[in-house]
Amino acid sequence: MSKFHHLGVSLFNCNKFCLFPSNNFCSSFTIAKPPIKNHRFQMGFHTTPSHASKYLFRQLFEKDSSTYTYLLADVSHPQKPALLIDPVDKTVDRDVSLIHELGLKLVYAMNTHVHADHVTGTGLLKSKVPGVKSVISKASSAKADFLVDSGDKIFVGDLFLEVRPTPGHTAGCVTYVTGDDPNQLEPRMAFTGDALLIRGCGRTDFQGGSSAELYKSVHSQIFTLPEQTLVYPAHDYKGFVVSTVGEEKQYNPRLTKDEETFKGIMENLKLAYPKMIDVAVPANMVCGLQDPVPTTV
Ligand SMILES: N[C@@H](CCC(=O)N[C@@H](CSS)C(=O)NCC(=O)O)C(=O)O
Repeated sequence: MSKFHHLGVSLFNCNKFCLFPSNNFCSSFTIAKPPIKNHRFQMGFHTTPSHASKYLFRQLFEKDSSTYTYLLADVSHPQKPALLIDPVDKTVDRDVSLIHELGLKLVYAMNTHVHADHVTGTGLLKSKVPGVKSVISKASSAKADFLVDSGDKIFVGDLFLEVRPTPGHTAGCVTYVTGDDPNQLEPRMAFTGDALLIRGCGRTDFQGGSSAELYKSVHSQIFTLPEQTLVYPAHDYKGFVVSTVGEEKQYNPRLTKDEETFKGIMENLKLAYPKMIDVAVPANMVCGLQDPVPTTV
């Protein structure tokens, strides 16, 4: 672990880098409640994970690029800090309204990678919601407020995501995985970007893609997670919403194969180039818009 990102942790108490040097929110970070057995609520989850009443989760969809955006928040924290994973520019107003209606404070707009098929909503979010910080991997070579690396943890309140490098679709792809501490969600959730799709995976024919790397990434960084870990990809083209590590290890038609067969499959996908690639990649290298003029919601 090289860095921690804590919402509301005083700089006096945190010698790692922190976003909000503030006052009295340390207890929400330092006091870890034990798991609440047999105490489960449905609250925007597809399953009923433990701590579902403490944390909020929503899966959102952008239909033109078939992109999933994920909203996570610690609603037990006084400020209800929240993050968005893979927001899309076209659906930023929807996302901002939802965040507003739920009384959340958006802290991070994160990307799993530099997308080729749509423009990220990160820059627009920074312009519409004061204080929002963009996050992407250092390996992406993109510009953002925070560049994360393997093992980093991104906190909103008590909730945290670990960064796992999963290159192969692009050189800078990461998977964000909820923590495995007792006060985290159980089962864990893996936001796999385009590394692992449900019964599929990201293409490897541009942006530093490599089928050998992708095979290694998925097997070493995702398939080693507990089998019940929920898999939430950045896209779905078949109508799926969620899978599990166990399911993908058993049924993924590409990644269950040996490496040589996998490489052959990836070489023969014959997919058309994403329509927006020439616009999207340069825009996403600066997370949509790096230094917008702040406005209020
Ligand atoms: N038709 C879409 C692009 C579809 C596509 O290529 N999707 C990518 C992820 S977004 S770069 C992919 O990896 N697909 C894998 C697959 O097996 O479908 C467009 O024109 O934007």
